[in-house]
Amino acid sequence: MLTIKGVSYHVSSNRCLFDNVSLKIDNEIVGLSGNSGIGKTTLAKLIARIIPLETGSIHVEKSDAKSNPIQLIWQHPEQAVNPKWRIKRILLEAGEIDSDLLKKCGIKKDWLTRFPHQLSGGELQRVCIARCLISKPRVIIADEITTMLDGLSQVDIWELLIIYVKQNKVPMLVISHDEALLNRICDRMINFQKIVDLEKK
Ligand SMILES: Nc1ncnc2c1ncn2[C@@H]1O[C@H](COP(=O)(O)OP(=O)(O)OP(=O)(O)O)[C@@H](O)[C@H]1O
Repeated sequence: MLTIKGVSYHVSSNRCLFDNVSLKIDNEIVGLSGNSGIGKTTLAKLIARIIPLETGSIHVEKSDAKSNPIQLIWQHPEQAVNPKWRIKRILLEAGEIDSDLLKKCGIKKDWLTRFPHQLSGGELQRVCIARCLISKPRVIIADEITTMLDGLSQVDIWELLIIYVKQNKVPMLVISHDEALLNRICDRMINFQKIVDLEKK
């Protein structure tokens, strides 16, 4: 379970993006929707500790200290990898490479010796998704992760992530503007707009 309590974020001294947000995500797939600019990605980065918490707390149940319990996969894979590392090293940093998993992610063997700039955006995103699963996360946050993949690849990737989270009882937060996708894969939806508006009242 992921528990978020009383989290706020200011983008400047006089602009509060959101205030006192609290959420509980059980072992379920939760969709997070809301207008562009409302703060969904910022919340994702706070949860993944990419930006430091100002207030409140974020707790993951059953996490051990060996790996980062919270993995954020986001919409810009080229910003999520070291451009000077070959794909094999990028994957090895997360854990042991499982060739069956790579196959399921649609990763070809010859990509392993390439640098990130030698893959397309969609190919690199598959690498980021494989890296996330290799690290055996206790929470997954997926922020617009399949927008750069074709329809068939999207189905494969979501199937893989859903199998992982259901088998391992891992909460997954899915951020997307694609309502059809959210309705198809999520157990429950959270409208971030409503939460932000409620706290501002
Ligand atoms: N460090 C920062 N300094 C100034 N403004 C920031 C900073 N980080 C985020 N913002 C602003 O905060 C707002 C929320 O950004 P965020 O990316 O979280 O929105 P979002 O809901 O994910 O939007 P989208 O759906 O378009 O991806 C935006 O207006 C953005 O410009």
